[in-house]
Amino acid sequence: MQTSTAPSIEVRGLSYAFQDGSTGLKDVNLSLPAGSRTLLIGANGAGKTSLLRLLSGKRLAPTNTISIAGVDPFKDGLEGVTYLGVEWVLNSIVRTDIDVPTLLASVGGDAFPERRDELVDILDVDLNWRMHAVSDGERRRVQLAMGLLRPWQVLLLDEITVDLDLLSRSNFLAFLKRETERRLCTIVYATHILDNLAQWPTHLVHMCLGSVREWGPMGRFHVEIPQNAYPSENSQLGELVLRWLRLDLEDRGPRNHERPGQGLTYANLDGKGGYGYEKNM
Ligand SMILES: Nc1ncnc2c1ncn2[C@@H]1O[C@H](COP(=O)(O)OP(=O)(O)OP(=O)(O)O)[C@@H](O)[C@H]1O
Repeated sequence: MQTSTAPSIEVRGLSYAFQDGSTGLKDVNLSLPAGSRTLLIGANGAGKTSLLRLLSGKRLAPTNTISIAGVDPFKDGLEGVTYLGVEWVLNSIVRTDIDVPTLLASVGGDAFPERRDELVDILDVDLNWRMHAVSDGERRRVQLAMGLLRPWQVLLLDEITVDLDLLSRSNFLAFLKRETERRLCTIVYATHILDNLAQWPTHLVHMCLGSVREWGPMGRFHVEIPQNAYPSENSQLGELVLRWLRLDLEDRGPRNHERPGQGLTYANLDGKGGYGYEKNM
């Protein structure tokens, strides 16, 4: 998939069930414009990874539910779509005694020398590092340089910046923003970390229990900071997300609670750190 315009991402009535029959996604509908930077927000288990994996083709979506740049990526190939998620992060090659230039060359660094040098600079990568002898954050920076090296058109990012220090993360996010401004490309980023993100997204998607609760351009979302909040305690984005997650939790209810009609429940902690079983008559 190579297009002459930045690719939009359209999702229409996308539902997905896991092999065990449980529901992964329920009737997801989205229309993310070309060149947008979308933050995917939701509690643990909300369905963010499931959606990103379907968009990336890692999981097979029902036909005609996903269209990227106007084409069904499952019919016409997924060239230009980069997904950086957990599996990629766990790739063991980046833990072996190997040098950084060799790794960057292995993913096409020599074909894109300017991008390679820019990423090495932005991610503050030392070309003398050997990968078995670097910190987690240093390893992650090399991985990000590798993953972003080829000029993707759609980037699907499943939170993989957790071990970056604040400055590296900020530089990385600024780089991604510049990418969407100077090239034809579109980004969807699932994250729980909202530091330095207030000015970054063009769109928000809020997911809960496999569904999209609300989505749209940033301008649609406005939230008042509570009067008793310390002024710099949370950004407006942080307050919005906190409110969403609290409402989601209220809707979902507590886990392991007593369910009508069930004989046994192990809802109640016995107060001594153990689980007390209770007969429910
Ligand atoms: N292979 C699977 N089979 C059955 N259920 C699964 C499978 N993978 C994930 N799930 C369930 O699907 C739901 C959504 O998972 P998903 O990984 O998409 O959530 P998430 O929003 O990315 O969460 P997190 O923020 O914790 O990464 C969870 O309740 C999870 O337990």
